[in-house]
Order: sequence, then C-alpha cells, then structure tokens
Amino acid sequence: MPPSDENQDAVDLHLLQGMLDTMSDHVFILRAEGARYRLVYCNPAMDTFMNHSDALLCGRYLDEIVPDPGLCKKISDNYTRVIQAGAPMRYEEDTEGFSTPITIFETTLSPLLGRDGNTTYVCGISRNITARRNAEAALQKTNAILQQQLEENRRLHDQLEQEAIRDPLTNLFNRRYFMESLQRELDRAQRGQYSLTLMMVDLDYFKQLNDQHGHSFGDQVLVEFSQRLAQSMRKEDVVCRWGGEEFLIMMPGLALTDAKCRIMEWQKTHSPMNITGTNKPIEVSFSIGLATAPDHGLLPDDIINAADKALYQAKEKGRNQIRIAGENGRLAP
Ligand SMILES: Nc1nc2c(ncn2[C@@H]2O[C@H](COP(=O)(O)OP(=O)(O)OP(=O)(O)O)[C@@H](O)[C@H]2O)c(=O)[nH]1
Repeated sequence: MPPSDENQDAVDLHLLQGMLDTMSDHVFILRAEGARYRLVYCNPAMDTFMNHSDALLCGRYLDEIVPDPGLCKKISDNYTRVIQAGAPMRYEEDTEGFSTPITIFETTLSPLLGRDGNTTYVCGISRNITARRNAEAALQKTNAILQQQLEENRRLHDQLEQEAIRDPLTNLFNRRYFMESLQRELDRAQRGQYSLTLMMVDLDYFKQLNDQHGHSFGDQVLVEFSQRLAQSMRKEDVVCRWGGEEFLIMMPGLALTDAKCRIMEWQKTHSPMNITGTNKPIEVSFSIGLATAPDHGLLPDDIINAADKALYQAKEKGRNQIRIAGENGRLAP
C-alpha cells in the first residue's frame, strides 16, 4: 500500500534531519531580535567545531558566542546586509581572532521569514575550504619557485649563448661568430649591391710589451684597445678578436673610399694609444689592413686574405699605418 501524504512528510523530515546531522558543512539559523542575532539551530558538524554541546550553543546570542566585539559586528553586519537585500550572499571568512588553527570557510547566507510572516531569520551554510586554500597557496609557492628556476635557466641559457660567441677576455665577438656573420653579410651585400669592408688590425710589438711589462699588463692593453674599438664602430659593424693581438672588423655598407676616411680619422685619434698602469705611461701603436667586397673578392676567405696581406704590408713597411689591399703605398691623410 502506498504511504499516505502524512507518512510521506514524516519520512521526508526524517531524511532531512539525517542529512543535516551527517553533513560536514555547518548549517545554522539565527533569528533577528532587534540589533542582535540569536542562534536557533546549528547542525552537529558546527556544534562539534565550536566545541559546544547543542544545548549550550543554541539559544545563545551571537555576541555571547563570539565575544570579540569587532568580529561579532563584522558577522552581524553580513546578516543584516542579507536581510536588507532579501537575497542570498556568498563570501569567505576565517576564524582569525576566534579559534586556532585558523580555518577558512566559504559561507552562503540566505534570508528567511518565519511562519508568522514577520519574524526574520538568516540561514547559513559554511563549508570548510582550508585544505583547498592551503593547497592553492602551496601550488602558488611551487609555481613561484618554478618561475624563478625558469628565469634562472633562461639567464644561464643567454649567458651560455653569449659565451659561445664572445671572446672571454675582451668580450668582443669570437672568430666562429665572425665567420658565420661574414658569409651571411656578404650574401646580403651582394643581393643589395652594396660594399662590405673588412679592417684587420694588429697591435705593434706586442710581444715586446708582454716581455717588458708582463702578460697581465698585456691583457689590460688588449681589453682597453677592444673597448676603444667597440665604442668607435657603428652598431651594424661586427667587431671580433681574430686571435692574440689581432682584430677583424666587418663594416657592411661601407665602400672603400668612405672606409678609408673613417679609418684614417680613427687611427689618428687612437694610434698610438697612451696606456697608464706602469711606472711611466707607454704608447701602443697598431697597423691596419683594409679590403672590400666586391673589389677584392666575394668569398669570405678571399676578402680576409686580402685584408691580411694588406696588414702584412703595413707591418713590413714600418707599422703604425694603414694599407689597402692591392694598392701600393701607405694611406696618408
Ligand atoms: N697578454 C697577452 N698576450 C697575448 C695574448 N695572445 C697572444 N699574446 C701575445 O702576443 C704576442 C704576439 O707576438 P708577435 O706575433 O710576435 O707580434 P708582435 O710582437 O706584436 O709583432 P708585430 O705584430 O710584428 O708588431 C705573443 O707574445 C703572444 O704571446 C693574450 O691573450 N694576452
């Protein structure tokens, strides 16, 4: 026989009670009494959390349950807001100042009217989300650490990339990078039908300088010379330490006539260069060989050899001078 409506209600209330008794969320109802709120129901989960027996907690005013006046006001303001809005409200709150360890709750409040149609209630469900929030915080911390590691890896990667293409003493580009760039720039110059000039520079009597003042002073001279060189070149030029005290500079888009003027001016300013750091200042001069593509070749090796030959000539004819590939006589202003 199917249950009567009355029986059906009884079963439903029984189930409802069982649900409230067994659920882990806190369920509570407060009645508004003037400016105060009185707890009229809380389920066992909340009662256990508050460490009270049901008899003691229910029937008490909020200000008796939460003795801290600031905290109590904050909570009752939320209740008042929900009643005034006549709509549910959801927020997060924690038990700081009320109980330790601090527990975080996600609370949903709804306004209710009593059977009489006048008495106002607030019913609430609070879910403990501490574990979720802690896991999120731990995840954020882990992400921050991973991010830091990633940035460090990027930095190391960039550093390695730079180290692979730079000379460690002078920080100029190394020979390998120069050769890669030269092939690329020669192709580009050919396509764009413009010149590319190479300048090979070698410090004069460097062995003597090393012998007289020591290897580390020699290093210092190399560094100072490299800085002057790098500062004087355009940003599209590639300045490389070719080896020892020899430097190779690629100047795309610079025809021989313009290169001559520029290099002569530069040599006038910097050769000989005055170096301090010894008992008496010393002067270091350098020799230069110039070659241009397409005039002296189109292949990297051809044009480097041409510049090298011109440099050899500059050395042979007395040093501290500029020579141009295939031309007799030193370049003079
Ligand atoms: N301090 C220092 N010396 C270097 C470095 N690399 C090469 N050298 C020295 O540079 C000197 C080059 O000597 P040489 O090739 O005879 O040239 P030079 O004495 O300058 O003579 P010229 O080029 O003909 O004027 C050698 O003594 C090398 O040991 C370096 O990184 N640091």
